[in-house]
This record gives sequence, C-alpha cells and structure tokens, in this order.
Amino acid sequence: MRIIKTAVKTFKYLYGLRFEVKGLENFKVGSPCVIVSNHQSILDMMGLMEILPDGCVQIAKKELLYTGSVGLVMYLGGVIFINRKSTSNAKMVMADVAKTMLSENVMVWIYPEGTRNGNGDLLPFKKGAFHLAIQAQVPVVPVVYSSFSSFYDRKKNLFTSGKIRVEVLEPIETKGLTPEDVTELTNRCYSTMRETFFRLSGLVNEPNGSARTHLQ
Ligand SMILES: CCCCCC/C=C/CCCCCCCCCC(=O)SCCNC(=O)CCNC(=O)[C@H](O)C(C)(C)COP(=O)(O)OP(=O)(O)OC[C@H]1O[C@@H](n2cnc3c(N)ncnc32)[C@H](O)[C@@H]1OP(=O)(O)O
Ligand SMILES: CCCCCCCC/C=C\CCCCCCCC(=O)OC[C@@H](O)COP(=O)(O)O
Repeated sequence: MRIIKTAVKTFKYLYGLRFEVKGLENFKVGSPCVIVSNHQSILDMMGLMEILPDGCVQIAKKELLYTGSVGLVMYLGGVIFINRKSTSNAKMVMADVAKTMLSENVMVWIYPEGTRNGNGDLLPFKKGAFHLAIQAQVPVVPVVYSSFSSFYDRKKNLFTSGKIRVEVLEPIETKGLTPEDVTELTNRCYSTMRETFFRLSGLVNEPNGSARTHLQ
C-alpha cells in the first residue's frame, strides 16, 4: 500500500489538485480504529492516499477485485472486498475484520455511504463500519473531504484544478458500547460529518436539510 500511496499521490500534480489538511493528529489513537469518510468519486483515491496512515486497510466492493491489474494491485495492497448485495456475507467478512484488526493492530478505512455520491450532500450512512468499531471496541475516526462540485463536473467527467479541504475529526470512543448503540453512533457520526462537510464546502445547511452555497 505504501507503493500505491506514493504512486497515487503524484496524480494530484497531474490534475492540479491541492489538499489542505487539518487534524492529522487525530489518527494517533494508539490502537486500531475504524476510519470513516465521505465518498464523492474516484478522485477520492487521491484524497485517501494523501492522508492514509500506515497500517490501514480499506473495505471495497468486491466488483473492484475483478477490474484487471487495478484489482490485483488492490488485492496485493491488502484491500478487503465485501459483497454489498449480501448483508449476511458482508457481516461475516466484517466480523473477521474485527478480529484481525485487533490481532494485527491495523486500522480499517470504510466509506459508510457505500457508494460514490456527488450530490453536494451526504447519503444516509450504512451501519457496517459502526458495528465493526463496536465489535472491536475501537474508536471511530471521521474524515471529511470538501465538495468537489466547485471544480469537478461529474456529467462531463471534467474538472479544473482545485483545492480540497480535508479534516480528520476527533475520535469517537466505542468502549462499553453494544450493538444496541449502533444506530445512535451512526447518527452522531453522520451529523458531525455532514456539518463539517457543509463548513469545508462553504455550503449553508438549510433548516429543511437541503444545502446551498453562501453565494446563492
Ligand atoms: C495506474 C493505477 C495504479 C493502481 C492503483 C490501484 C489501487 C489504488 C487504490 C487502493 C485503495 C482502494 C480503496 C478502495 C475504495 C473502494 C470504496 C468502495 O468500494 S465503497 C463501497 C463498498 N463499501 C461499503 O459498502 C461500506 C459501507 N457499507 C456497509 O458498511 C454496510 O453496512 C454493509 C455492506 C456491511 C451491509 O450492507 P447493507 O445491508 O446495505 O447495510 P445496512 O443497511 O447498514 O445494514 C442492514 C442491517 O444489517 C445490520 N448490519 C450491518 N452490518 C452489520 C454487521 N457488521 N454486524 C451486524 N449487523 C450488521 C444493520 O444494523 C442493519 O440492521 P438494522 O436492524 O436495520 O439496524
Ligand atoms: C477521472 C480521473 C481519474 C483520477 C485518478 C485518481 C487516482 C486513481 C488511482 C487509482 C485508480 C484505481 C483505483 C480503484 C479504486 C476505485 C475506487 C472507487 O471509486 O470505486 C467505486 C466504489 O467506491 C463505489 O462504487 P459505486 O459508486 O457504488 O459504483
């Protein structure tokens, strides 16, 4: 993964992207943890590599394993593949991950929205990342990337150069929590990350829950 990280980090120069990072010290939890971040597009791969701590593996949809050399590289990089379409299968894999992350002292990076989302807001969070953190009794570390919409047009798949703000938020402890606390933990993480997303993206969080830029 270190090799991938070095390679992928150079892409930002190619695409004229700059990252403004805050809160990296929040990764220093001194134990494994579950990192959760918003997911807008494949560009997130650069944002991921920009701050990826050592000893951190990612959870990916299993379809990516079958994407030729990229799938092989991901497999060799230690990426864990899950079948999103089978909750029972995904649960089994994640239960294994909870054991492995403790025995091997690794962090796990998950995109709780479960899919790319460029709609200028956050999709409701899936609960797997939070079940994992509670099963392993490790902290959840939220990471938020500002909206790409200011420089990336998904329809034309075109973008100009731009700055991406990244914030690593305070770890959320799960010691003592049980599966009954998953929904509350998910919602707490969601609202903190959504608020940060709007702040970093210069969006106003309208009372009715929609978002608009300051400029409108
Ligand atoms: C030149 C090129 C060079 C080469 C470079 C190559 C490499 C470069 C990059 C390398 C790095 C790669 C990074 C890869 C990024 C890829 C990102 C993705 O693929 S994102 C998509 C995949 N990820 C996810 O989907 C994660 C989020 N999803 C989940 O966590 C889900 O919860 C789940 C998939 C585990 C289950 O799905 P679903 O059933 O839809 O989810 P829920 O609604 O959340 O759960 C339904 C009920 O099940 C309960 N639940 C969920 N998980 C668990 C669990 N682990 N244990 C127990 N119970 C669980 C949940 O509580 C729900 O029940 P309810 O009663 O409603 O509460
Ligand atoms: C278009 C510009 C391309 C910029 C290139 C940036 C650097 C890319 C680095 C390596 C490329 C290979 C990385 C493969 C991982 C792809 C991650 C991804 O974004 O998969 C989609 C998945 O999450 C969710 O799938 P869906 O949104 O549900 O379907």
